[in-house]
Amino acid sequence: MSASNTRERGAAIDIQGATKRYGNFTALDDVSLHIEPGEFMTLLGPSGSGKTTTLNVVAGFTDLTSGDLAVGGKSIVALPAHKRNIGVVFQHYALFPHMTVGKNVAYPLTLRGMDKQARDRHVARALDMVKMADFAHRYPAELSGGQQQRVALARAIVFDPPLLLMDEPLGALDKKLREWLQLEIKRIHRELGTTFVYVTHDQEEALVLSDRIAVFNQGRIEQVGTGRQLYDEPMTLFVAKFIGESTSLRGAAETSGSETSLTVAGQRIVARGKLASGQKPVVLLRPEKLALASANAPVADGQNSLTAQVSEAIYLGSGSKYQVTLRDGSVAIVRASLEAQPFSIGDTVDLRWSTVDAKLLADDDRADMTMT
Ligand SMILES: Nc1ncnc2c1ncn2[C@@H]1O[C@H](COP(=O)(O)OP(=O)(O)OP(=O)(O)O)[C@@H](O)[C@H]1O
Repeated sequence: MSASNTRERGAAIDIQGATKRYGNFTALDDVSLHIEPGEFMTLLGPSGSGKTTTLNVVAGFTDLTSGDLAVGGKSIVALPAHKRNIGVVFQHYALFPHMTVGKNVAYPLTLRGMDKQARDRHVARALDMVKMADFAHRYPAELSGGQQQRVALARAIVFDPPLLLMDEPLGALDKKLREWLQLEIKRIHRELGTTFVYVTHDQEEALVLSDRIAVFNQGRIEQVGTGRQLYDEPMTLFVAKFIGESTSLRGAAETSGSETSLTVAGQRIVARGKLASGQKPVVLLRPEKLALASANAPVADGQNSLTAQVSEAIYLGSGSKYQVTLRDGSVAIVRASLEAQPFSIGDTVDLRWSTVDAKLLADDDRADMTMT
């Protein structure tokens, strides 16, 4: 765990065509994912989308129906969990209640037959890493939830695994503690250089922690990318709605050349690009790309404008957030900077944006699942 040889400590992971069936139900459907050595990869998705199944497959707790899994370039599908040398942390701490913190953390080393002197050194280092060195003689019941989770983390890293798997490790903790521990986990990842695979359904947590995020939906990976890529360049409406806030506009569509125009509430808007035939278009807009203008103010070239009424106005200190309702009853979310002209509930306004800032996507019923 010395700071000197960090990055090379992490193992690359290759999941190839992983499928897991329970009877006729397919929990994982041909999932492939490459994770770089030392990368922080988050598996993000709604409940039941296959994140935990993927993690359990890597850990060796669940067998694949078909597909392959390699860690550090070697297939490990045939290896039982206890021979995989992978650290695992779950949402529920699973510390041994009858052992002190020190004994809990030493346990994986005892299993590996390490002598007492080396064991003590490793335990001290792991407890130091999670800032729990002063608690070695306490029992789990004498610790808070956050402290227990830090001990669980120490126990998972004490044997220097090349890969650490975490399944919603902060899920049972309150928001403040969760946010603080997210930063701690980030620091520990940086200091260890181990490959981390982290499961969460919380998109903010995924953005804070990850080098890259794999977005799961119904047993498949919908898109893999950095938080910025998923936010700016979502490939599907599901991904667009799962990461960050957005407004979706729908209407009768017409394509001409490289542009698609939509009639929304009787007014025409334009988006770049076109979709395959048979796909219904949605125009997706992020709140910071939208602006409000006084009704009927002149519209610049390359701008779109829709009449709307302010239905909510929230002052956020750093700016304002508006909800506006269009004539067809649909709703848009706008984030305005401090300098922007303030509007009040009930004002009739124009909702404005640049054509280049709109994203044209195929409509997708499954995207509604993100709201549950
Ligand atoms: N042993 C099992 N037998 C039958 N179905 C299972 C089994 N384990 C998981 N499943 C199903 O597989 C699907 C994927 O489950 P998984 O636990 O991977 O989802 P998840 O994305 O981790 O969700 P959550 O955030 O709720 O844990 C779910 O529909 C689940 O009910």
